[in-house]
Amino acid sequence: LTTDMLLSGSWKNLKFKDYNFEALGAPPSSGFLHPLLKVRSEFRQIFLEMGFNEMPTNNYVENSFWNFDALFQPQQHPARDAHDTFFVSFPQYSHTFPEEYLERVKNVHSKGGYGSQGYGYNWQYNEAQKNLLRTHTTAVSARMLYKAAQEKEFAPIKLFSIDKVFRNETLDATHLAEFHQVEGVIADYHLSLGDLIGVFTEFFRKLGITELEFKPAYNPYTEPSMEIFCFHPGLKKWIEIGNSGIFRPEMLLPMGLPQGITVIAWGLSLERPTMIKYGFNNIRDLVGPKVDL
Ligand SMILES: COC[C@@H]1[C@H](c2ccc(C#Cc3ccccc3)cc2)[C@@H]2CN(C(=O)Nc3ccc(OC4CC4)cc3)C[C@@H](O)[C@@H](O)CN12
Repeated sequence: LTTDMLLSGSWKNLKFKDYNFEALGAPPSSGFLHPLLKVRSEFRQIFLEMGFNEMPTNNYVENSFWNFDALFQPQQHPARDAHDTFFVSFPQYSHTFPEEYLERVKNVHSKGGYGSQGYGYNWQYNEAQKNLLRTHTTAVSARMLYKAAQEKEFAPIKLFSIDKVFRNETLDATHLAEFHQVEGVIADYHLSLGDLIGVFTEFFRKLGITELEFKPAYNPYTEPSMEIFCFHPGLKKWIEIGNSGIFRPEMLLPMGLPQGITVIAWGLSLERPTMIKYGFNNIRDLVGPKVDL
C-alpha cells in the first residue's frame, strides 16, 4: 500500500493480505541514553552503593512553606521574590502542612526559640501558602525529615534526590531556568562536620575526584556551610563542584526531631559534570532542541 495508491484510489481494486498485528516494528538503527540520563544513572548507582535510598521527588510544584519557611528561610529573603522564583498562578495557594507544625515554624521565624533569636519579623501565613516551582530538592528533604520526625522511634536516614529544580535565572551558556539538583542527606545522632566531609569525599572519590578544598559559605538553612572545590586535571584549574552544610536547629527542632539529631547534606548539579564529562561548552547543546539559527 503506497501513497500513490491511496491518492489515485487504485488500492480499491487490489487484494491485500490480512494485517499482521503481531508483527514487530522495524528495529531502530541506533539509539543511546541522553548524556544527562547516563550521568544520572552513574550518580544514582554511587548513592545506592553508599547505602542511600531515593526520595520521592515527583512534585515539581511545591509550596512556599516546604520550599522556604520549613527551611528557616525568611519571607523577605531575595530568593523568595518572583525574579528568582517561578510562582504558580493556578492554584495560587495550597495548604499542605499540619497546623501545629506551622505554628512552631511561624514562632521560630518571628520570635525565635530553641536557643535562637529568630528573625523578628511578622510572619505571614499567605506567603507560606504560595505555590511555586521548587527552587531546590531540599524542599523534598524537608518533607522527608518532617515525616521521619513523626515516627514513634527515630531511625537514622540516608536519602538522596536527583531531579529538576526551577529558578528564574538570567539565561547564559551555562545556566537555564531549570537544572537537575543532586542532593545527599544523612540524619543521625551527633553527626559532625567531619562526617559531612567524609561522606561527600567518598561520593566524589567514586566519581574519580580526589583533590578537594572547601570554603566557608552561607545558606539560610545550614550552619556551618561549605562550598566544595576540586582541581580538575583536564581543565587544569580549581572548579566549584558543590555546596554542603549542617541543617540549622531552627529548621530541625520545629519538625519535632529529637535533640541530638544532626542532619548533614550536600548538593551539586547534574548539568555541570555532564557538560565537563562530554565536553559541552553551551548548555543548550546539552538540553536544547538542535536548531541551527
Ligand atoms: C544556582 O546554581 C546552583 C548550581 C548547582 C548547585 C549548587 C548548590 C547545590 C546545593 C546544595 C545544598 C547545600 C546544603 C544542603 C543541601 C543542599 C546544588 C546544586 C551547581 C553546583 N555546582 C556543580 O554542580 N559543579 C560541578 C559538580 C560536579 C562536577 O564534576 C565534574 C567531573 C568534575 C563539576 C562541577 C557548582 C557550580 O556549577 C555552580 O556555579 C552552579 N551550581
